[in-house]
Amino acid sequence: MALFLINRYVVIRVQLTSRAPHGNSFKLKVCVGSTGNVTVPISFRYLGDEEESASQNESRSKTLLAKLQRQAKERQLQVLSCREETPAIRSGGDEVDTAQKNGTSSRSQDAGAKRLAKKRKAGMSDQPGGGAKSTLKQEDSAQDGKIKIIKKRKKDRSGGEHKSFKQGAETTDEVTQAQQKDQRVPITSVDSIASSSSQTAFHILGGFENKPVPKVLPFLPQWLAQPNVVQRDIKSNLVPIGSVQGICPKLLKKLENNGIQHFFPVQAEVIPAVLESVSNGLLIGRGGYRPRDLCVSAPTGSGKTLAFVIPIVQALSQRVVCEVRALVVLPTKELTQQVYKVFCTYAEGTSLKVVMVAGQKSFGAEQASLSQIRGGVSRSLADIVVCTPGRLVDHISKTDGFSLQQLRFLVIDEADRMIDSMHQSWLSQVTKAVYKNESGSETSIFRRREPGPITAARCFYPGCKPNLFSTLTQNPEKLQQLGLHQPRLFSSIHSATSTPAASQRQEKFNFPEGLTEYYVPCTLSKKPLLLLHFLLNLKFSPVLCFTNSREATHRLYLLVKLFGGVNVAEFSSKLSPSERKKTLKDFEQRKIQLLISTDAAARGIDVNGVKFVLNYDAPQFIRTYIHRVGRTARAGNTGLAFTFLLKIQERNFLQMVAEAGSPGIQRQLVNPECLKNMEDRYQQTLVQLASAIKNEKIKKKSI
Ligand SMILES: Nc1ncnc2c1ncn2[C@@H]1O[C@H](COP(=O)(O)OP(=O)(O)OP(=O)(O)O)[C@@H](O)[C@H]1O
Repeated sequence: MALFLINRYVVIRVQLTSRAPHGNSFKLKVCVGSTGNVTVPISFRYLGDEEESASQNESRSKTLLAKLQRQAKERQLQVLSCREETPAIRSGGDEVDTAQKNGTSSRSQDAGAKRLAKKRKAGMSDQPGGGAKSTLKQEDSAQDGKIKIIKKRKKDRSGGEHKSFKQGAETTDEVTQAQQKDQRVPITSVDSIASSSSQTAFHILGGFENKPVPKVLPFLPQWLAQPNVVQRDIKSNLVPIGSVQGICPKLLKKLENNGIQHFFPVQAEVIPAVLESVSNGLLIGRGGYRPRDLCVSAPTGSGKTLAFVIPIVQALSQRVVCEVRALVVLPTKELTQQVYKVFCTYAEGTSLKVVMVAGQKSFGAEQASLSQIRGGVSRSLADIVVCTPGRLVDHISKTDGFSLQQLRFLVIDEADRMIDSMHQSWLSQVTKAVYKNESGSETSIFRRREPGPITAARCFYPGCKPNLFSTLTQNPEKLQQLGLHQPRLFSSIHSATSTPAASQRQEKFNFPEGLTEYYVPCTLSKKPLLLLHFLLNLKFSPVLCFTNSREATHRLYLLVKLFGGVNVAEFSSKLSPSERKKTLKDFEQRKIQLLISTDAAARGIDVNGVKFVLNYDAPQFIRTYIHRVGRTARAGNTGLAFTFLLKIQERNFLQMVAEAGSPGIQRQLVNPECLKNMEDRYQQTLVQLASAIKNEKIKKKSI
């Protein structure tokens, strides 16, 4: 008697060989494939009296055998169904791989095998009673055939060549059909993925349509897009000083004494805006709210200094106790000196004390001018402090009695440049010093609190400082760094910046109304001759000439000096502060016809009556250009700016200037014939220059 257990890969034939002596156990010969035969003793439970008849014994063994067969089938089906559920878990993984490679699913194989098992079962049940034996025999031979097929497949695989299951199963119709039926179709389209996902209730990601994404255009915040307009044309928009409300008669008198009958447009706009927040003695904005910060962006030389000096002096002139109430921060010593002078002029005759801290004096001397300690109590000696950021930070940390807790006005002049030096974090140090509270003052109602986000409970800020900024930039990203509070912008650039398209372009700048710009195409070797031509042949005077470095400034200064015929001076950081001061004074008094300078003199320096600005070296940045040319055409006057351009520089420079909003730069050609009369002298001068520079170097080395 034989029993075949067919699992997918191994066929085991079991033969009942002998019965155990006690009648309750059998020995089974288990044939693995066609070669390995193992004899296994099988024990059964007690089946009854041993004295049974032989026929009874035989029928019992048949029953047992049938039972075994049934169990084996059930087991087989169970195994098959398990495989169907977990196709990844298989024995003989290499075959699975092969099957998958051929697009045949394990399910199809299992299904085929299932059908085979079913058929076999059906065949068995078709045979009534003793027919089981013959059926088993038939199946035996059929299974032998299949064993051969499977063995063949195994052999193929062991040979290294992975033949497909399909190929191997071609001889078996059922298996082939099952494969064809269950063969997986590779999913190629998104639709098929989606449909399969809907069937399986899984969400397949992807499959989105490619829609064009609308471009997001940058837009300016309201306060930048719609500023308070400041007219650029100074001369036709003058406002009589008496018509601006809030300025005391004493101050008006002083203005008149200084030759000021009219306010310039920027002053007429800004002064009332600042005075509005100080009109009731306290620094409170409209409706009792915290005053807004003010930003001023007006052309160079349009009178921005007076726009903050007048209201500050006016607001503080009635103060009783001397405390630092106004802080004006500027980028350079020269500018600090200039603004300090203006404050002194208008604070004269009041009890206000103006102090400058910019490194002009020793640190100790500056400390002494800021505060005084009497009887162990420190006392402020300054109401208005005009300073550079570096020196300011030093005094905040090192000077006893230098307190900013009573600060009312913070002015940042040339704010765009000051933003560039923000890495020094001077502004945060100022803010810290302003909101610093002495021990014991925590409960005081007069304690100054750092303004946080505005809420219904915190919308009133008595005593908060309004900040004033003078700036060339209207770049929101830059201004953002200043942490402005509900800013209000006064600007001469209005219509152009309000559109998103405009904001996409390069930043726009204010150009003075009376300025005329020219560029002069030239070669490197002809530049000095051109300069001399302007001075000697065209008689330009006074000329402020800019180079890009200290060395270039000095060389050019030596060359012009050696050539002769021109009163020339140089201005750079090489000079001591006192030398610089004297040079500027001489230039202002027309003792100097040509002042050759680095960009040290480019920013904010207000030299009266500069008629010509000459960019001997083209500036690399538009901001530098604006500042340089802004040294002429100031206070509503006219002025000319010339830029020497090499062929290679022309295109980029002209584009840069046009994009910055220049009203137009004109080409100015110089006839080479005009330079001829100077050429011989120029060649001799070059030789002299070489030896002069050599001598200077030797002198330096000896020092
Ligand atoms: N109302 C006025 N009437 C006559 N002159 C004035 C008036 N206001 C200012 N000025 C003069 O105009 C010149 C330029 O002023 P100021 O230096 O304040 O300009 P600015 O806008 O600060 O220039 P920059 O941006 O270059 O620093 C100064 O010489 C100043 O004395």
